[in-house]
Amino acid sequence: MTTIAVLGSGSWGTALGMVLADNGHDVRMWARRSDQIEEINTKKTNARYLPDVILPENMVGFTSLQEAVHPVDVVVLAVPVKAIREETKKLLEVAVHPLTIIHVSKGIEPGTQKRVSEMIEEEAAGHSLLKAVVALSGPSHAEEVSRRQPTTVTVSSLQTDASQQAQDLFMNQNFRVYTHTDLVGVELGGALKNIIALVCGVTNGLGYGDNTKAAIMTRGLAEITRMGVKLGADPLTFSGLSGLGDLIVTCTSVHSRNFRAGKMIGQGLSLDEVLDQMGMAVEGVRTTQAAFEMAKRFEVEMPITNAIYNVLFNDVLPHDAAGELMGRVKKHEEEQLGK
Ligand SMILES: NC(=O)C1=CN([C@@H]2O[C@H](COP(=O)(O)OP(=O)(O)OC[C@H]3O[C@@H](n4cnc5c(N)ncnc54)[C@H](O)[C@@H]3O)[C@@H](O)[C@H]2O)C=CC1
Ligand SMILES: O=C(CO)COP(=O)(O)O
Repeated sequence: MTTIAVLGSGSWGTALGMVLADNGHDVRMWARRSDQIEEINTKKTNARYLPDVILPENMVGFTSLQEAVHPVDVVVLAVPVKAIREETKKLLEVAVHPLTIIHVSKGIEPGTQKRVSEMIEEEAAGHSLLKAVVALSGPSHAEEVSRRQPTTVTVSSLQTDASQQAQDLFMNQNFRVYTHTDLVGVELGGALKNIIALVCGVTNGLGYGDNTKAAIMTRGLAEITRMGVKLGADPLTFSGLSGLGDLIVTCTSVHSRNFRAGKMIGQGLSLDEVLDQMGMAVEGVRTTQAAFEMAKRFEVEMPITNAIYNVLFNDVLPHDAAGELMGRVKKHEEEQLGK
């Protein structure tokens, strides 16, 4: 039995806390909002994020980050990507033991184009209390994990023993965990598929059907792979759980925030209206900005990413963006990996 702190008590932090608690670990949940912590402790619910779910007794909430983290050497970091740097900094200020941070966030930072593990490493530079960073990714909506439905994920780290530790902590009958050595590929797959899910949502909102969705998913995977290979990832990683697996679930599930946000955009709502209505992390929006920058910087062709970038940030109408994509110059399909 291990004591583990989970920072961020939104949908994903709560569902993963439940997996750890089911495995007999003592789980210390932390959130910024004290009313949420009170609800976790008194009612054993987190109704805003996971309605109808009862939390295990060994999941306890803390309003003080210091208190939550004091006894632990493993932390699950489950906040939106925009909060990663700030929370890593705060965490390392109060840490007592050398920490393994298991991050579960999917995105890339605009401006720096850093992956989440790179952001954590940067914030911890010169700090002796960061032992290892692990990324946990894969096709896994919190709503289904919290109902203990069979789910598979991948963990990856530059330190193999840390990914094995994460595998051991999370693995159970309903939650199967694989290890993977390609940290770059695992993080990029999880981040970039959110862009493609947004686009699938947009096509749905426009009234297009399954042909269009299959086209976007397949050609989306091609551009994800192209960028991944440019950045040193193994192309095969993108056929695995954190690549194709997560792409499928995010582009086809009713639970996907990115898909739902995209659908509203396709129906004509503005980005601000959509983000207001969602009230939850829609990581694909900032990651579209980051990927657009990366495509320019590394001279990688990412036409679907460019199209959604123009819809989100340059007022191009979704219907017109679709027309531009379809009207591009003729190609060989084998060109997909830049051959
Ligand atoms: N919900 C899901 O099924 C899955 C989510 N993820 C990833 O997990 C990450 C978190 O997503 P969700 O839990 O879904 O989001 P959410 O919107 O359900 O919850 C986010 C939580 O982070 C907190 N938060 C926001 N800004 C913060 C800050 N500056 N400092 C501290 N806490 C802050 C919020 O109060 C909330 O408790 C995202 O990167 C997402 O892509 C990954 C796999 C599955
Ligand atoms: O990454 C996810 C499922 O694996 C969650 O996707 P959404 O953020 O689109 O809900």
